[in-house]
Amino acid sequence: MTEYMPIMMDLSGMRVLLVGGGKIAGRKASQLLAAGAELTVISPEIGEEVRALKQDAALNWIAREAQTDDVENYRIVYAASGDEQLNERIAEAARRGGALVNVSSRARSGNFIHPAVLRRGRLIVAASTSGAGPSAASALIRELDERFGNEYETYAEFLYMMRQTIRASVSEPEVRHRLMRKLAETDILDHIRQDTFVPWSESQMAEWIETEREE
Ligand SMILES: C[C@@]1(CC(=O)O)C2=NC(=C\c3[nH]c(c(CCC(=O)O)c3CC(=O)O)Cc3[nH]c(c(CC(=O)O)c3CCC(=O)O)/C=C3\N/C(=C\2)[C@@H](CCC(=O)O)[C@]3(C)CC(=O)O)/[C@H]1CCC(=O)O
Ligand SMILES: NC(=O)c1ccc[n+]([C@@H]2O[C@H](COP(=O)([O-])OP(=O)(O)OC[C@H]3O[C@@H](n4cnc5c(N)ncnc54)[C@H](O)[C@@H]3O)[C@@H](O)[C@H]2O)c1
Repeated sequence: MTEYMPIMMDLSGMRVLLVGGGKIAGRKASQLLAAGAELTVISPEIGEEVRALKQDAALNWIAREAQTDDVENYRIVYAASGDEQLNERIAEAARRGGALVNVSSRARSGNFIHPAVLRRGRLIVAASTSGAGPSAASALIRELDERFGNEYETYAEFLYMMRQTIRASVSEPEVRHRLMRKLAETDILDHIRQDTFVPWSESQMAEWIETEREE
């Protein structure tokens, strides 16, 4: 069994090649553009999903069939055409060139795959079956969708603000760690759920840090 390494990637400004322009390519293109990638799509036709994204300046469509030497100069490649044999050839060329490649038609032909994802602002929950059953991963995420509401977006934003403030105002590593631990134990999430949470002002944040910094 492949032991996949889950990672979170910042794709801003990265050049990415997407082979294929159908439904699956549309799903990938939308996620890639949202993550800031500079995307080149090579496909003789594009479906409505990719067409709708084409106004985005970061998407460049080359209207022709893809070939293996297209992968040169890309370090991230998606083989998502409807031609499975082409996807295999693209994958092999990309791997040979040392690129990261995702293959929509066959998990094992690539060297990375995508999990199903739930997003609440900065909070991201991902689930993968390592290629065993993508629909089961989606079903699990739908269950979590009901369990984790929008309060987590506010909560993650609160944690972000507090962490920035702690990092800027506390220099001792052990005090920072203590504060971050205490931060994870507050009842802020309950307040957000009960709609009684008011975002903290800078002086409230400073006051909390001052009172909680000692053991
Ligand atoms: C989770 C999700 C994320 C995403 O795509 O972003 C995702 N597939 C989703 C949905 C989905 N995929 C398929 C169906 C139809 C029902 C079915 O066949 O089960 C549905 C349902 C639907 O579309 O609703 C069919 C399918 N998928 C793959 C193959 C080929 C193979 O099995 O090798 C085939 C057969 C193709 C065929 O034979 O025609 C391969 C992959 N699909 C993966 C991810 C990766 C493994 C992740 C994992 O195992 O956890 C991997 C390896 C490649 C990759 O990285 O893309 C996304 C949920 C989106 C969401 O949550 O909304
Ligand atoms: N990863 C997943 O979640 C998932 C889900 C369903 C299907 N699939 C697989 O993903 C692949 C794509 O599925 P889809 O639903 O997007 O298919 P689709 O039929 O909607 O799109 C196929 C696209 O490939 C393009 N194409 C065909 N020949 C090409 C070539 N020589 N060069 C470049 N582009 C070419 C077509 O123009 C079209 O845009 C299929 O192999 C399918 O088995 C994956």
